[in-house]
Amino acid sequence: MRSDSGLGRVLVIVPTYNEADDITVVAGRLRASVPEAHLLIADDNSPDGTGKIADEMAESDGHIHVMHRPGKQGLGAAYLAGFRWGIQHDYDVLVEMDADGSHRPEELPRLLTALERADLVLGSRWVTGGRVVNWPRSREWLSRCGSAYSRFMLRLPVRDVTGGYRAFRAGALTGLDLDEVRSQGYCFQVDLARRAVSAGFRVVEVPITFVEREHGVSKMSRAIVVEALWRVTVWGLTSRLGARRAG
Ligand SMILES: Nc1nc2c(ncn2[C@@H]2O[C@H](COP(=O)(O)OP(=O)(O)O[C@H]3O[C@H](CO)[C@@H](O)[C@H](O)[C@@H]3O)[C@@H](O)[C@H]2O)c(=O)[nH]1
Repeated sequence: MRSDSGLGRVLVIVPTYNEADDITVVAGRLRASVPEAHLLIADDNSPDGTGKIADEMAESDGHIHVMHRPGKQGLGAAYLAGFRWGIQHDYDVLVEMDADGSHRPEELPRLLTALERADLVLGSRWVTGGRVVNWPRSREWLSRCGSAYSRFMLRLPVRDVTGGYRAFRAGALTGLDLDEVRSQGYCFQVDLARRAVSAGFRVVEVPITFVEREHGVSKMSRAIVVEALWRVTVWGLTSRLGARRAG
């Protein structure tokens, strides 16, 4: 049950909303890549039956677990529920991974190796060696700008602030007050990064290749972009004001 790396028990949390075309393949690739890891699929009652497919996989594989949630509540809420489940079940490492194959399970061993000298490993598209494949130029631009803006506003010493392929030491994550996290969409990733940095986590970035999904659609929406923009702006201005008052 313990990982070969000596890190302890590894749980990979995969949030799903309408990922019926991909979840079986991604779960199979993950099981082949890191056989000792467990997988938690956190499904928001996907209309396309992803939850049922996940149940069928869990019935035949003791390493696969399913969390059924009542409806679409956002990526952040699904991850928070997954983290709590993982911490309750005594996992030592909690991994975030998309269900659509964008985050290649074959790269997870490299993230886990890097975690041996870190509390948080960020799979990074924007460090040397990292890249994106088949992303529309407009989406790459949005993501690069989102990371750059977040880095600047929050003074974060990492390149890929919005990415969602990450490995945490559970012991470090329990030091963050997850009950305070309100971010729902993709800015959840920025929120956790800023909390980790300000809590003094050892953060390491590892280059990854992010491959655009071949099936299904991105759940990125205008509301997700707006939430990220206003939350990052408010966090940035609040911390600058606080620093000015203290100084
Ligand atoms: N349970 C649940 N899962 C969700 C929800 N919204 C999205 N997901 C799941 O979250 C994962 C990522 O969603 P995508 O819609 O595939 O993301 P993307 O557009 O490819 O975005 C990627 O880039 C973002 C910005 O850099 C990243 O923040 C994100 O993690 C991801 O890597 C997928 O597994 C998707 O099913 C939700 O409301 N509920």
